[in-house]
Amino acid sequence: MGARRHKAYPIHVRELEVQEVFDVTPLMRRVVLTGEQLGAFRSNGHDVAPFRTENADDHVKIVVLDGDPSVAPPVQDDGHLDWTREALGRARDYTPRRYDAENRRLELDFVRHEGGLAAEWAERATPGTRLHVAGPRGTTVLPPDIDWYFLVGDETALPAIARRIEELPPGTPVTAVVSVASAAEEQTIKHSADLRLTWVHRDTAGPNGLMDAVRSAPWREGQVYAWAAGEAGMLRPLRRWLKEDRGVAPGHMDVAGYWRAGQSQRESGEVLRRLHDMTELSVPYAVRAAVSLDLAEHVADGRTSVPELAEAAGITRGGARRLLRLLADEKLFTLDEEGSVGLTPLGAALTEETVHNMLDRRRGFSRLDDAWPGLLHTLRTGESGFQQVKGHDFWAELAAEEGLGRTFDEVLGHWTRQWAPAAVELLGLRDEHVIDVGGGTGGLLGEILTACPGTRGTLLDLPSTAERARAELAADGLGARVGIAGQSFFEPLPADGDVYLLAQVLHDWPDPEAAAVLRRVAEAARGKRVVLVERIAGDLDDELDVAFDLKMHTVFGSGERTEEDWRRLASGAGLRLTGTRQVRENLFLLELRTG
Ligand SMILES: C[S@@+](CC[C@H](N)C(=O)[O-])C[C@H]1O[C@@H](n2cnc3c(N)ncnc32)[C@H](O)[C@@H]1O
Repeated sequence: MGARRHKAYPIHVRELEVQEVFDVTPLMRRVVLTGEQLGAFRSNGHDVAPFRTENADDHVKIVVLDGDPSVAPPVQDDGHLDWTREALGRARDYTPRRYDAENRRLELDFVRHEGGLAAEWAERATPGTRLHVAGPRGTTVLPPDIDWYFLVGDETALPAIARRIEELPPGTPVTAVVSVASAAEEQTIKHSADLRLTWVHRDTAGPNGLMDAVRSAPWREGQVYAWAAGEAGMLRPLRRWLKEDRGVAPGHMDVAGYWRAGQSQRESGEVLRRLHDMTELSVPYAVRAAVSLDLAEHVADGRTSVPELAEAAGITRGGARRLLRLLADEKLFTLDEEGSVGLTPLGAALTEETVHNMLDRRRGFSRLDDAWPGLLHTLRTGESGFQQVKGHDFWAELAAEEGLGRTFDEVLGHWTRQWAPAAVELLGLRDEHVIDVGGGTGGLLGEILTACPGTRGTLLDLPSTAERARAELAADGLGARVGIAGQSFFEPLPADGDVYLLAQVLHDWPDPEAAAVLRRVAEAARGKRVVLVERIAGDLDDELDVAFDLKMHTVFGSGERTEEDWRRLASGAGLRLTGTRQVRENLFLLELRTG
């Protein structure tokens, strides 16, 4: 069984002129275009082939410039066109209703309505009016095994439906259902097919009129080719019906939303562009690559040619050229015609430390991004997407390269030192032994030991981080008052503490692991104070950084917890939440007690 496929053509633009304008029905205006450029010609140094349209649902882009000299029409290049944004904004898709190559007549049908750029042009068009027409940029090649056609659409699909019916060989079975505004919009189609055509008049048919007509239209014998176009919302139930009720395979079905109710073609183009901008990954990856290669630094150091930059960054010239082209489009770099590279003010920011900390592959924080391909896995299972994608957890990733763990600890330490003084004040410590579980490089413990001279501390973290903490605390002159435990918090913890602290630790773990850590803490603490420093998600999550929350969920399978979640988690580990106090915006001390 074959399937429909797309055949691409080189794209050409032609300047044509209106030969004739008339109304086929009260709401359908036909514009007949003609011109030398429907034949072969040369444009901008390139050969342009004669106009051709091979399939009934081909489309051309008409460019409605209306003689506005400030908007340039697309320029012919070798097989493609160079468009300005403005010209693209004035381009609309139309189906060639009929093309007569011998007489150079290209017919386009316009649905008459107010506010449409092309429709209003068609209202004004008179013989002699000029119009740029681009394309078709390709055509659909139908599968070879079609026994009959099922065609559905509204006025916007009617040119393609009518053309298909007219062009089919005599006797070909066709069932068509066409929705039009009223009986006055029915058109006469000259054909020799075996046609069963139902017109649905929207002024009398009611909201389900089209689908009712579709269901009662004759379904013929053999292999169908189903084609439908028109308003996107109207097509949704039809697509489902064709697929699920009639079992039409995708290769024998083409259902195309030509427009959306309440949206102009321009607006719906903008919606799609916005979605594209939202989802296109090239820029985020390219910026990260540039930062990881110190590209902005190399330019700032005076390397301004692509080969020099490629060599300094240790990448290929082809790669450097492509990367810089994209980043120049994003206005981070400049790239002139001679290939000379410069830095914009925005691009200069790529050299900043905070940018490197977040985006540079050589630094630990950037590796959080590696979890994103695992998002679906996390959503389906609640498990770490990072683990699924990389085969190890985030902490193992950091431990595998010295630079990753060190830079992660530095960034976290910097953040922790910002809130630590406020937390220490709230903790109200005097001469206790504080065990900082998952204490990082000691930002909080160092603050405690400095602010409360009677205290002593134990910092517990994975071995490489614990060693960095030892060096940092010693450098601050606190070495004598601190013990270092390089171990996992899933193992038994030192039992001689008066206060067990866990700052920003449990939000990295899903409930089962977080509960396991808390059980270790409860075992060791036996009645002593347990304090968490964590965020508390509100019922209304607008205070929460929702992107960060989803990222943490994907990296660790965890996520921020509400007060109720914390209470439940604690009680599962034999601990009781006795109070919460705010350290700063969305960071809290949570006091827990055993028993
Ligand atoms: C988000 S950091 C918090 C560090 C510190 N408490 C702070 O607030 O700055 C989490 C810490 O947990 C540590 N960690 C991760 N897995 C661990 C494990 N199995 N045992 C002990 N520590 C672990 C990491 O090395 C890291 O230092």
